[in-house]
Amino acid sequence: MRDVTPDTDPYAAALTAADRLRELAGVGSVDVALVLGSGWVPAVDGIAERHGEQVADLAVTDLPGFAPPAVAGHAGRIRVLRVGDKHVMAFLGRTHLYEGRGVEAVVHGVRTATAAGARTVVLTNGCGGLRPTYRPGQPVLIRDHINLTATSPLRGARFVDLTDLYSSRLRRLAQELDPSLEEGVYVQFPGPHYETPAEIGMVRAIGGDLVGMSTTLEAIAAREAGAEVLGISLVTNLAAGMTGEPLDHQEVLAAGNAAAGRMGGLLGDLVAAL
Ligand SMILES: O=P(O)(O)O[C@@H]1C[C@H](O)[C@@H](CO)O1
Ligand SMILES: Nc1nc2[nH]cnc2c(=O)[nH]1
Repeated sequence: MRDVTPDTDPYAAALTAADRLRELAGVGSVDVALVLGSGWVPAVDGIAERHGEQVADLAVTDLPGFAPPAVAGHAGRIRVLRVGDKHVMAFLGRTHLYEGRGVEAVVHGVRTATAAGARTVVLTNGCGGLRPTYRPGQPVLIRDHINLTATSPLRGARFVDLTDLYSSRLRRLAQELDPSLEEGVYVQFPGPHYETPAEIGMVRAIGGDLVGMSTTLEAIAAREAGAEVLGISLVTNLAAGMTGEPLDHQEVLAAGNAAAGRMGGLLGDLVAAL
């Protein structure tokens, strides 16, 4: 039988990975998927400490179709946590489009989690901020996105509606938990290079508030699977050209580490309230 991989049959590959997850984690299903992006991985400990218990801790490569981590700060692990009456499948890192493994590989995690039962998908990322009032370490709820990758995880006549893609219900819930949370429009570039100041001027002109290299394709795949999506960006730096300083991935990770305690509390409160 032809080997089932995200490239050859992404939906079958997700079902196969979901079966393996249930077997290795010893759970019948998961309820929530949580993707932890650059700078967010240290926050995962805060969730278990405050609100739950760890059920399993796997390498992503223990599941079929997943690639090992390729970016600093992305641990390449999956933790299954029990928070209240829910099982949370937390991805400690992700695969990025710029890693060159194809768009199917980018969304394999979200497809696996929804195939394993997740009806809520929380996507986090580290990003550049365009508003001068933004501070590194500030979380911003994603209200909507602009996908500048020129691609989609969907193939064929899958005309999926994307209105209210970032659930207004979940955004209201998050803002009830933390009224200081602002909302913004997230713009995904292909990467891996950062933007030029001129490109940031373009993003401003088209209504973007946040720039990153992930999240939008995962959100589309989650919506196709019928999940409710919440996106939270951590502003790790002001966008290119705004401070005159060069951009650096280590700065991104440092901002995430500094915010890990607060972000763990926010995510824990959020998951407990779902
Ligand atoms: O996984 P995310 O989108 O959080 O990672 C961001 C975007 C790039 O991968 C990296 C650049 O510093 O951080
Ligand atoms: N595209 C992009 N991704 C980021 N991730 C963290 N900071 C940035 C940024 O300034 N631009």
